[in-house]
Amino acid sequence: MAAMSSTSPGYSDPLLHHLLTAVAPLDARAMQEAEARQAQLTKPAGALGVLEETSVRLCGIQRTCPPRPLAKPVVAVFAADHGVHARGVTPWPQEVTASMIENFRAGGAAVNVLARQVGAEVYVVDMGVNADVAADDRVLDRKIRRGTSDLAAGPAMTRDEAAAGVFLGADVAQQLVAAGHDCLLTGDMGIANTTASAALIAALTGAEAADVTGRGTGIDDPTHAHKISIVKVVLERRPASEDPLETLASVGGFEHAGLVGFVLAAAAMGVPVVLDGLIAGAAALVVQAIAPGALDYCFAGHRSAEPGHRVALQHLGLRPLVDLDLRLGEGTGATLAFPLVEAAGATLREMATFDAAGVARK
Ligand SMILES: Cc1cc2ncn([C@H]3O[C@H](COP(=O)(O)O)[C@@H](O)[C@H]3O)c2cc1C
Ligand SMILES: O=C(O)c1cccnc1
Repeated sequence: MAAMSSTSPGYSDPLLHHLLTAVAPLDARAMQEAEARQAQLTKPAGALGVLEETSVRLCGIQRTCPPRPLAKPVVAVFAADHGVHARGVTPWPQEVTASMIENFRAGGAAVNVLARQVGAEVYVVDMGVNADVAADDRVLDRKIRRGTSDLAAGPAMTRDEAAAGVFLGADVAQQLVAAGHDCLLTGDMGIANTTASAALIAALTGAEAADVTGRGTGIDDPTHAHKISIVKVVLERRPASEDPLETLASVGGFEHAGLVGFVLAAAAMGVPVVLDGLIAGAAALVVQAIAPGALDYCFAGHRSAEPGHRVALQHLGLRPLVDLDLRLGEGTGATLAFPLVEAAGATLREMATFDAAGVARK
């Protein structure tokens, strides 16, 4: 990936506008063909359940039936730190964000192991880690600032920073697709980011703080109660806004901003996305608010054990492919689910039809 630039391009509103308007509706003809083909395959109608809808949508995304194999998946782990960490919403020190990046680099994190299982590459994108992170061909420097401001006290970032994050995330997607990746999997790393995710989910769905604030990496009852009270404070101090980018800036994180752009750009390029858990779900709600059609390009990899993720998925109207009580992030759920998306496409490509196999219909 020597071609991937290590410098940050500038941001301008027309570019973001272009990104939003570039998302095309799914190809209806390819989807009709896929539905017709599913009906001819040697199985009772509907018997492959969610795989059938997945295969049809894959055709709509790729604008062809049957869909091409997803041969080069990639996980992008968007990493950043959070000013709200200082409020004691997580027991883990902030340094863990940076040290986990070294773990990703060395290939020792859960997402690295799962990615090797499914043949996916892993990239880390430093969107705003509060430490010096060495860039290399797998760890990309897109740092906006060393951690957001404390979202309980005021906006986490400026609107320009949020927009820059969206554009940087879009740029990463563009470069990965230019390098031949044909399915983008979302990942995240950022100590305290389940608090920002809960705030974003509440702000964008109208849910109560208590219904979207979970235990993150694992916190005791008093810390959980405190975390809920912090999310309440965030929601009370946040001025009501119709502008999703303003909401993102106010209560989100740099990794959320990057993920928003990543998903939007993938949709604009006609490339499928497999979403991970809570953090991706929060980012996807921002995507839904600014370009709802982009969600058609997204598969919900899994449903996390975090209560906020359930709320987010419901609001997004996405059905998770797996539900294994994961609560880790990093892209682990998306990576585990990726083979199911590919398997769905393979049924359309490889299954025999009743006519070809000489199987009698009912
Ligand atoms: C060792 C370790 C590895 C992780 N990998 C992902 N996360 C996950 O947990 C963090 C968010 O949880 P909270 O909001 O409770 O701090 C994020 O970094 C997320 O990616 C991890 C967390 C830890 C501690
Ligand atoms: O479910 C998730 O996505 C999650 C849960 C805890 C910590 N980080 C991510």
